Amino acid sequence: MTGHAYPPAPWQMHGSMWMSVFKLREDARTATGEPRPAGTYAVGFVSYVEPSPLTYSELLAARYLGDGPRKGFVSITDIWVDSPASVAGGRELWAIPKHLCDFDLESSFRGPLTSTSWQASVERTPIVEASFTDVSRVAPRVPMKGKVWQPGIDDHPDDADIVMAGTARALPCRARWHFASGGPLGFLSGARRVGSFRTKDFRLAFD
Ligand SMILES: CC(=O)CC(=O)O
Repeated sequence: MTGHAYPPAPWQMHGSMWMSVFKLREDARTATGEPRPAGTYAVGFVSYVEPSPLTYSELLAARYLGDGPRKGFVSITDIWVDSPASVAGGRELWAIPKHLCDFDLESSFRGPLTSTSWQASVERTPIVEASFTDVSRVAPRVPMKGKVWQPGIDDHPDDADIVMAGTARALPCRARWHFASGGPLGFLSGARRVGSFRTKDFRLAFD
């Protein structure tokens, strides 16, 4: 157990997400030797803001589970947040293997354009930096849904299913990523980016 209090499920979350989809052609390993199979990975930064029951920043990588028995699901392979309560709730409610890290976020605005840069680091060692340009402020609000499957972990030994459902304003965006070589997401350095989008003002229930 992690010892930090957190809200009960479902979490009614509000915020913004900057995400790119990458194709990893060959099986890889993280810097600590954990396997990361070839496939399609969504990698993104999320800012959860008021009136979410917890507010924090997040970096995650999630692998699409393909056309097998878990068609339509993704599984989060790597995830960091800057909230101990979110680490505890993510791990104990849904087997999401969250760790802590530090974030820097800067945004600027020109007309309909938003430019955003993110950095994430653990104990001052960079994990990744990324920058985005988007016009999602003018996007219409549309339904958004996602399904996540997580294998059990020490804090939640059973496998877990999570459904995210709500609405958001989302449009494709321009993105640039730099994964620190030798860092925990260094295995994505050679992956091919196939698309990016910014999701603004989402309202999502996680259950
Ligand atoms: C339900 C959650 O744990 C949301 C997130 O931080 O990914």
